Amino acid sequence: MPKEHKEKCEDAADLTASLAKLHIQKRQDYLHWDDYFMATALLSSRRSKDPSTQVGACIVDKHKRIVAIGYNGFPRDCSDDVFSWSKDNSDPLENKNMYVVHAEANAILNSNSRSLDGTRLYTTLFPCNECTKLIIQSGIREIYYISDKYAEKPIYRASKRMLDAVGIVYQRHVPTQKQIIINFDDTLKEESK
Ligand SMILES: Nc1ccn([C@H]2C[C@H](O)[C@@H](COP(=O)(O)O)O2)c(=O)n1
Ligand SMILES: [Zn+2]
Repeated sequence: MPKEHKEKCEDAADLTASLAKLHIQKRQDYLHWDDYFMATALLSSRRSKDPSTQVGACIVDKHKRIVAIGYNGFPRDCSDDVFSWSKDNSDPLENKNMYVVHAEANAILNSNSRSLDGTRLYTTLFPCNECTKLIIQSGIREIYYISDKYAEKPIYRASKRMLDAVGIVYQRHVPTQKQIIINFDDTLKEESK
């Protein structure tokens, strides 16, 4: 190979190597979509005042846009300090299940009458039969959940019977990372960089 041609090849190789160094690759530890949506549901559950079970739900459309979130709580203006969070009181009127709006129902209501046709629900707890009726009627077509701790209860077996009957897909979400730490200080520290 003529000397000048060889030098040009070496220069080209050096240039390619230099350009490669300038090309900044994306970060690899970003939050994947399903973890992102389930983490949003989990974060929402942190708003729940239920001392026993905190549930969060997040509804996502086919363009991966979050259209609504919700958590379990008493209806608007029914004070958490007046209504009881009991679950085994002998007086049924003193039990929370008479009053609590479930997380999935709140998410559907929080969508503010926007069409939920073809959307996906991420919920930290498998939907009960009452929420399943709302899920079906609202047009939600897929469900991701974390816990199904009441699976053997007739209420939850009824949920699965309805979901199977209408072909709504439900599957347990297996997180790709065990935990996500949200530390407000981290963002503050960036400010001082
Ligand atoms: N799919 C569900 C199931 C239950 N909830 C709410 C209702 C209560 O506030 C709580 C369950 O309480 P526990 O019976 O475990 O003491 O979770 C919901 O939002 N969504
Ligand atoms: Zn429910």
